[in-house]
Amino acid sequence: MSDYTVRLLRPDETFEATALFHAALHAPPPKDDERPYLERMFQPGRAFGAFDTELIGSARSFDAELTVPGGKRVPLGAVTGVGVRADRTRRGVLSRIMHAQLTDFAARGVPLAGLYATEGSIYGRFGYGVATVTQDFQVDRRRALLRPEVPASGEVELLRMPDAVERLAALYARLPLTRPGLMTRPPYWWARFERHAHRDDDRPLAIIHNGPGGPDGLAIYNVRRNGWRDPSTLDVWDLHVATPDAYTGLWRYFLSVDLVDTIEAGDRPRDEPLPLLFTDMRAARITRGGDDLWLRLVDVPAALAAREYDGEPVVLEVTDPLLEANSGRYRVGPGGVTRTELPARLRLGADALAMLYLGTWQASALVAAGRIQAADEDAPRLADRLFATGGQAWCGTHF
Ligand SMILES: CC(=O)SCCNC(=O)CCNC(=O)[C@H](O)C(C)(C)COP(=O)(O)OP(=O)(O)OC[C@H]1O[C@@H](n2cnc3c(N)ncnc32)[C@H](O)[C@@H]1OP(=O)(O)O
Repeated sequence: MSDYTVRLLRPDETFEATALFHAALHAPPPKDDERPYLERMFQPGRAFGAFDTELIGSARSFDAELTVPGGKRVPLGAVTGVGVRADRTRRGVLSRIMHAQLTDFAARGVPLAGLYATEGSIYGRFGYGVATVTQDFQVDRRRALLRPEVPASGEVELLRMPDAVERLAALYARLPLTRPGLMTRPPYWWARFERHAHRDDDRPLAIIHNGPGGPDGLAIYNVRRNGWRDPSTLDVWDLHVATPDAYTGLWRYFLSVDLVDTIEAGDRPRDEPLPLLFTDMRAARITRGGDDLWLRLVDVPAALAAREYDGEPVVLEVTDPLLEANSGRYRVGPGGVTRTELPARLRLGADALAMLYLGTWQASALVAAGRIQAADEDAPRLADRLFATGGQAWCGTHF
């Protein structure tokens, strides 16, 4: 099937595009009273649709910024709402939309694109790779006793929804966001959250931690409980802090909420110290690990130059058939990033480069798995050092 066109969506097509996306995810259709939220969720000029007689596929994005190793914030096209109508899949519709979207990012000088993937097998072919990873915790509330030395300072304040959104957004915008992988949350992101908060079935609650210097942490959660005798679960959806005291303060609060048996905190950073807070570390179980943010280097030289490096320079040869201007050899080192004709020590595609970029995966692991080709024995070790960050990258902003 080649008889379809791909173009930018008009503002009056956002509801139809959302309905298509929901149908692709097997989710109930959007409700009519959600239109005002949808209008605020769609950034104008950032949604693509494929049409034959009607809309058959779409993807959108919004403009954000991502922290890269060294602390710079780099423009990020945050891709979401990807769906193709069930009777039009596997005919190249998504491929055409992805091509249009990536070409548009490149033309507008956006160095990075990112997304959260429903399935792990979709986006590698478009040059995206898993750039951050997470873990889920399950806490047995009654067994989780805080150790006596766990700091206790500040106060937790329960906000009223949905009026809380403005305060949450202002607080999030003031967080330092120094960890690689963290991203800004523009109004398009908060509009999506407001829409969730508006739904009767979800009922998220929001809290902030007020420390000695003012608000320094936020969390969003809800409590799931069926019958009045049934066990209930407090689900932590979102938790971002500026200080360790805000972190322990928010956990002190979760542990104090009555009528809760289990606390689940999903998609947390791999280095989160939660079990260390408890007299019995087994009170917090890690139940799952998984991929978090998928990244795509849209402008390879600009993205590589934006982050910091340590150790000796290495020449990488990147192959990128989708954005051919990226293909070539780069000398990457603490002194900068330059195109070069020197022989390559590592050869890789855009997806593997994205996996290296925030330091989540080691070059030597990617070489061992056959995802990067090394010209000599020393190259993987040198690249391990070059891309290492000394910490765990994490995004934690689902979109
Ligand atoms: C960022 C987000 O929004 S994540 C949400 C993603 N959306 C969903 O998961 C909703 C349900 N799925 C869908 O709507 C569609 O199946 C999509 C969007 C994932 C794929 O759309 P399609 O138009 O079928 O993709 P397209 O035909 O361009 O496929 C391109 C290639 O990817 C492969 N592919 C596409 N989807 C998948 C998949 N889910 N699993 C494995 N391979 C896939 C195709 O087989 C094809 O391979 P080929 O080039 O070797 O032939």
